[in-house]
Amino acid sequence: MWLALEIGNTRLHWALFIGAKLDCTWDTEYLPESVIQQLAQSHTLADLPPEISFPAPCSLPPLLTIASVVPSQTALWQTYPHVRVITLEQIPLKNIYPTLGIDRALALWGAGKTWGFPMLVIDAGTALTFTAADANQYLVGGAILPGLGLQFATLGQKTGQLPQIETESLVSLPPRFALSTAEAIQSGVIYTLLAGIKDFIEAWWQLYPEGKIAIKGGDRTLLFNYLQILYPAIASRLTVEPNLIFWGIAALKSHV
Ligand SMILES: Nc1ncnc2c1ncn2[C@@H]1O[C@H](COP(=O)(O)OP(=O)(O)O)[C@@H](O)[C@H]1O
Ligand SMILES: CC(C)(COP(=O)(O)O)[C@@H](O)C(=O)NCCC(=O)O
Ligand SMILES: [K+]
Repeated sequence: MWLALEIGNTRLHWALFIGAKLDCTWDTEYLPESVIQQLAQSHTLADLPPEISFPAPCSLPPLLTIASVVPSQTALWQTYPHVRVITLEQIPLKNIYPTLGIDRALALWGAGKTWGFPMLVIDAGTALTFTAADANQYLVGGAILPGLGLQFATLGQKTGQLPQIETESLVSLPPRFALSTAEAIQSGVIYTLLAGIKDFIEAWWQLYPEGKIAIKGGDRTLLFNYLQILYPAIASRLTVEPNLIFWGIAALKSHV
C-alpha cells in the first residue's frame, strides 16, 4: 500500500494505491507543518490528524510519493520520513524542456499510456494548460493561461468595482450579451475561455486528425458541460478523467 500526493497551486490531491491498483482518491486543503509532523508520527488510523481525511480503514502506508508544482509545499512535505519526490527525468516522454510542470508531464504520460498517443491533455486547474505529445511520445508542446477561478479572482481583486465571482455559483450558461455586472463577467470569461479551448482543439486536430483529448482539473466538469452545449461535436471526442496524474505515477512505478 502506498500514498501518492499531487500538490497543485490551489489544493492537495491524494491517492491510495494497493500495489499498482488505484484504490481511492480525495482532495484536501494545504496542510500546516504541524499536521505533516503528526502524519509522519502516525502508525494507525486512530493517530491520524483529522485534516488528512484518510478514507481507508486499515494501517498506514509507509511510502509517500509526491508530484508537486509548488516548491514551498514540496519543501514542507520533504520532512515526511519515507517520501519520494517525482522529477521530470523519471518521465519517459521525449523532447521535454527542463521547466515543464511535473503535473503536466505526468497527466500526459498517464493519458497516453492508457489510451494511446497522439494525446492532448487539458488541465482545467488553477492554471488552464494544454499539453500534447505525438505518436512517438515526443512532447509537441502546449500552452498556459489563467484558469477559470483565477480569471474571476483577478478581475475581483485588481479592479475597483468588479465583484468576486465564485465558480461554485455557476450553473447554466450566462447570457452572451449581459445586462448585469456579474453576468457580464461570467459571459466574458466563460465564452472566451470556451472559444479558446475550441480553437486549441481544432489546431490539435489539424496537426493530428486522430489525436485524442482528455480533460482533468477542478473545473473539468463545468467546462465539459458548457462544451457539450456550445460545441457538442467537440465534446463528444473528449474524455473526462480527474485521476490522470495518478495514472501517470502508476505507469512510472512499473517503468522504474
Ligand atoms: N473544493 C474545491 N476547492 C477548490 N477549488 C475547487 C473546488 N472544487 C472545484 N474547484 C475548482 O477547481 C479549480 C482548481 O483546480 P484544481 O485542479 O483543484 O487545482 P490545482 O490542482 O491547481 O491545485 C478552481 O478554479 C475551482 O474553480
Ligand atoms: C502551469 C502550472 C502552474 C499548472 O499548475 P496547476 O494549475 O495544475 O496547479 C504548472 O504546471 C507549472 O508550474 N508549470 C511549470 C511551467 C511549464 O509547465 O512550462
Ligand atoms: K493540476
